[in-house]
Amino acid sequence: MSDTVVIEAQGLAKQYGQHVAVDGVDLRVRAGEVIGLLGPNGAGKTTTILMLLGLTEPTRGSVRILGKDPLREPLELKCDVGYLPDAVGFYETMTGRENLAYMARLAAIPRSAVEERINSALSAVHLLDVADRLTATYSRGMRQRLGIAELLMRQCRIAILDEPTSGLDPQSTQELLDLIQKLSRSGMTILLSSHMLDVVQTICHRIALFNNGRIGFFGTIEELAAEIGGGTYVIDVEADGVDLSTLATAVDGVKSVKPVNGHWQCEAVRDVRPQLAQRIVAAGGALRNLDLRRARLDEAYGRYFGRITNDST
Ligand SMILES: Nc1ncnc2c1ncn2[C@@H]1O[C@H](COP(=O)(O)OP(=O)(O)OP(=O)(O)O)[C@@H](O)[C@H]1O
Repeated sequence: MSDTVVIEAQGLAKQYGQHVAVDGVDLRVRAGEVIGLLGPNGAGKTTTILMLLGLTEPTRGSVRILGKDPLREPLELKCDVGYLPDAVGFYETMTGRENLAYMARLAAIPRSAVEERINSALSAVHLLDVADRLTATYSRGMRQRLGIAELLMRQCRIAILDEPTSGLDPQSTQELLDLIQKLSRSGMTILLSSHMLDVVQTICHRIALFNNGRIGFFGTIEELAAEIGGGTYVIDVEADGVDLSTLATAVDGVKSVKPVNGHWQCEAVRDVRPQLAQRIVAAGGALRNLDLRRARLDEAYGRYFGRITNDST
């Protein structure tokens, strides 16, 4: 990942009549980052994406993609930025390969390079075998992969993906996630809007939490966990003969302890397993298990939006 900022939005806002859809979004994304755009329905994610793509005009604020204004310099950005909507549209009466060839013409890819680029993109998304079938016969997962093939063929530097895994079965989801990670490793910057928190946790470096048209939080999942008062580390403890609710809170670094499904769940700012084990044994308890894991996005997300709801009531 480099320090070069490739996506920059400042004070971005969009109003539809009296309705404020986006209300002052600031965003700075570095080259090679995978950013998850999250938030409840209607929070403003898609409208923000449309403004970043230059497909809708902001009411206020500015956007720079690779240093250019997408609304005023769309042709300069056409090759560099790819968009994968949740339902990718293809010409059903054309094969996968013909669809890509058509898009290659639109993207003005040099004729001499087209065949090699199409084959290499189809191979990367594992569609070479079915490339000569009509896309009308493709499953949803295959269509999404063909959409990724288009981004690869065009050699986009930035990809914006809107709910790419919605409606996919677990295996197709995994295949698509592997592909997205491959794109990221190849240096592509990716913005991904999704309600699937496990997907976002798996592949995103940072997350932007949208709420009421604004980004309320932008950072890593660990930073989110810390901001909402929890710990970056979660330690699941199984121990008999001790009350961990008092014992564990005395350990330096522990932020909270609660009973969950027959065991104790401790949140801490660092790995405090040795200190916890020591205390349990010293108190005469029988330690059966200590499991360390990173903070989970679904937990942090639930708590973040729970707090917002509580604050507003
Ligand atoms: N063309 C439009 N005309 C009027 N209102 C709109 C238009 N597009 C979006 N909105 C409104 O703007 C708000 C933000 O919508 P947006 O689609 O950006 O949210 P979102 O976060 O992408 O939601 P979802 O998770 O459901 O996709 C919503 O209240 C929506 O109804």
